[in-house]
Amino acid sequence: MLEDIRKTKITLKSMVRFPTAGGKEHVEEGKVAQLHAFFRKEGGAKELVQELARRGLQRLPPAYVLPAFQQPGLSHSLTQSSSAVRPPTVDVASLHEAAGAKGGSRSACLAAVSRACQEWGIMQVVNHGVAQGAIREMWAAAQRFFELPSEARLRFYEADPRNPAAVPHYTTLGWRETLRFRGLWDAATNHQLPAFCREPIQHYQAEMTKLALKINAAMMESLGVSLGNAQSMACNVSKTGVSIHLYPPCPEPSLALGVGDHKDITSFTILLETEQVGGLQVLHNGQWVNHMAEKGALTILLGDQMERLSNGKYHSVRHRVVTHPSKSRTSIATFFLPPIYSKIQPLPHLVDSFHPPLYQKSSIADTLPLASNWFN
Ligand SMILES: O=C(O)CCC(=O)C(=O)O
Ligand SMILES: [Fe+2]
Repeated sequence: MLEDIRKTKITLKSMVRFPTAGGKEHVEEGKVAQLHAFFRKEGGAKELVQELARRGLQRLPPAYVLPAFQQPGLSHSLTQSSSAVRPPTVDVASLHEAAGAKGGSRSACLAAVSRACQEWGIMQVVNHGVAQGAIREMWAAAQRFFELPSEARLRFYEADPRNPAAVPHYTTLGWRETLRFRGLWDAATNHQLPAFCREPIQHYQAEMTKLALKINAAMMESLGVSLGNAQSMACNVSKTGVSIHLYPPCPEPSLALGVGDHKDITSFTILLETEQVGGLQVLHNGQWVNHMAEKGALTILLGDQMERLSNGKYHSVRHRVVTHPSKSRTSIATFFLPPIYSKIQPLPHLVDSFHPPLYQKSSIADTLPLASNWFN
């Protein structure tokens, strides 16, 4: 009997991973064909999203119009006053102290991290210790890239601009352009980027990795893993990739999304974004809540692997990006994952007769082959 209950829970959990229309994935082959054609126009695409936005269109091109059940609607427009409910901010200064340093501020920080991971699955972190120079260089490179002529940008885009790593079942185009870099910096992978982006991204990724190791250790410790073991769980963040998104102004924001509703398959994602524009929304207690990063803050989004390890105590947050009618937004998402063939299961001390395992032992490659191809 208990076995049956456990099995049912596992099935339900794995079935609700992604939103679907009436339990059925929404696939419109016509739109996929449309977007492929769009990217394969002779002589290169003349109509990337940025160019469409510059043309001052009144109506959204059909390839970007979401099915009605996925449209954000007017109430989610960024021009509306935003809700008083906001994702939490956590000061992580104490995480930079020497490992094992005892002190009230570290335990207060771990408690705040734990609360944010349980209640929200998102937090913004301040005093994160990331070198400002690395952030400035990265912004400058991103801006220079998006200012290139469309034919030059297109050389670095993939044929299918939907992000299989993030939104495997979406077929409508997101109102965005994305430059992606898979894996860790090395000579074999740097051709994925224009030359002027290579050093900035290398520095930025190194800084993000230092922070990710500290955040990961804090999350593990807050889940009751002893400090030595928490550090040895660095494999949670051993794989990485970066997406640099540009969301230009959108003629009909209520009909489109920059990125559709999804959860990241990561352990967690660290996001840097244009200040004071907003766009990222998270599902919290059944409501879409706007997130607006404070000046100098970074945002941490919890992903599926942390949810699995914590046996559902921490949750992978559903999120999406809405667009703005007149402002452009850039975001830089750095994804951290375990090796894609590593089998992840709930931490043993979080499983007992009162807390049966809610997740099977499985790897990213087992659960989302499409996404794992991208990161491999
Ligand atoms: O741009 C953002 O704020 C979020 C992007 C995102 O969710 C992703 O790349 O997975
Ligand atoms: Fe995401």
